[in-house]
Amino acid sequence: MFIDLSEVTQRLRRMSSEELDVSGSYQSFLLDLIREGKETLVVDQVSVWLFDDISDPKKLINVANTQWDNDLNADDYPVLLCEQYPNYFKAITTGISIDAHDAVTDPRTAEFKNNYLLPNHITTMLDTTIFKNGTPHGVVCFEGRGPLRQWQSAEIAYAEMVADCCSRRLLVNELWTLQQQLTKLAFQDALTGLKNRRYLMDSAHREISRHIRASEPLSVVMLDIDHFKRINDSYGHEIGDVVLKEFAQCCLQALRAEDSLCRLGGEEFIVLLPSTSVAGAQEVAERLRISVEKNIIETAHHYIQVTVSCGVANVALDKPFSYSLKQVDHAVYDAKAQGRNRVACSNS
Ligand SMILES: Nc1nc2c(ncn2[C@@H]2O[C@H](COP(=O)(O)OP(=O)(O)OP(=O)(O)O)[C@@H](O)[C@H]2O)c(=O)[nH]1
Repeated sequence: MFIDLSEVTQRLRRMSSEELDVSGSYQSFLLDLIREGKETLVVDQVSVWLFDDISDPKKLINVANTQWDNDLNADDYPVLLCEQYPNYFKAITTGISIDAHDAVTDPRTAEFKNNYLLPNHITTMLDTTIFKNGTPHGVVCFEGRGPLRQWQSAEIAYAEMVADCCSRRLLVNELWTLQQQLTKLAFQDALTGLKNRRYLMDSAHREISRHIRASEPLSVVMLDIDHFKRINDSYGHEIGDVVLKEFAQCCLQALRAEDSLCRLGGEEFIVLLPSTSVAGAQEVAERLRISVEKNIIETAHHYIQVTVSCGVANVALDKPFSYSLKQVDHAVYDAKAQGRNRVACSNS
């Protein structure tokens, strides 16, 4: 059989040079790629398999298959154990393509004879290695039924290019995941897992314009744990950290999902309350204050109770958010001055 591959090879090379759209799933990208591979090489089935652990592979996981009607859940991916097919695994890890024109007798694929090839009438296979950082990471399997097939060098080159496209997509996917994680970390407070100050300033900006458009009030509550220094001084900094984490959880439980709680720094926290008047925000702050007071924090050797002073302010929609932050900070100052464990409202 002779297939002119120059055009498809061109298309694959162009495709491989394009910006990858990572918004779709990795599996759907692979499926598109191998469906095209199946048509191009006129085979009956194409599948992609990845090693579980590139540095110490124990099994191959089938992550995409042209036989599947729908995306499979990762938990349902079929697997091949390396120890059951030692010759095949050895062949893959050399990185050299397996052009098994007669898969039943080829020493690299004969291990599959009884439990896979014969029952599924697979006669011929072409397997090309997927690399990651120069190390074999998986394999793309082209399988045919019917007459045996002598694989042409252009067909092998094409199949290798499909595997290289998988490699590239894998790499881009990892970079993208890493980037997502970094973005998440940049906006997250490492200790409590809450959003941080950077996130607050960013989201306040967006919330202000949204509330201007909707002509709705936006309020802010600042929470400052009372005498927190004493906690550190009495029990140590580590217990202080536990108290901060427990405090954050306690507040989260007392808030609606749309109210975002952020850690401003130290023992200071902020809640932005969308579509909420100052009176509403005062109620929320009072609820938070009571929840914190009632929450007994259990540590290895101590039961710790803390209280919190809260300031409440209406966010001035015509001013930068830093202005409202100052207002609410003054309100907290008032609450502290009046004896702590209370809510004070900004008078502007
Ligand atoms: N454990 C721990 N302590 C922190 C962290 N960030 C800030 N602190 C401590 O929080 C304490 C804040 O103390 P102050 O600003 O004096 O306030 P306070 O003791 O809470 O007193 P009032 O606010 O006046 O009620 C300081 O001792 C800081 O070292 C943190 O991430 N972990």
